Amino acid sequence: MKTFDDLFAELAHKAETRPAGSGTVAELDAGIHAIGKKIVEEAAEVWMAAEHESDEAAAEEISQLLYHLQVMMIARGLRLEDVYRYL
Ligand SMILES: N=c1c2ncn([C@@H]3O[C@H](COP(=O)(O)OP(=O)(O)OP(=O)(O)O)[C@@H](O)[C@H]3O)c2ncn1[C@@H]1O[C@H](COP(=O)(O)O)[C@@H](O)[C@H]1O
Repeated sequence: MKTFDDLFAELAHKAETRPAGSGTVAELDAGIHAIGKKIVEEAAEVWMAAEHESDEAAAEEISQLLYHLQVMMIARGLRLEDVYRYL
């Protein structure tokens, strides 16, 4: 099963190698403003799923929010350690 750190390594590699068809590359190219909008959208979906939907639906929405947060980290050039130091 993929972990948070595994996904970050995968996304960082995609950002570096820019494979064709990567949604991550497309999202990075869209820029900070567009990524921020995705984060807000996914955060709302997490809230709604947690309040009104199944555990599975809530978990899926949370995974998508984590994904977009990682894309934002990469867009800003932040590493996992930069965030972990505040946990
Ligand atoms: N974990 C994710 C992931 N979570 C969410 N998303 C994206 O976030 C969107 C959220 O889905 P929604 O249905 O909520 O949103 P939507 O409005 O229908 O989607 P859009 O029309 O906005 O694309 C998805 O369409 C994906 O584009 C993800 N995209 C990729 N990954 C993983 O990231 C890795 C790299 O992916 P690629 O860069 O695409 O190769 C792979 O391991 C993927 O599994």
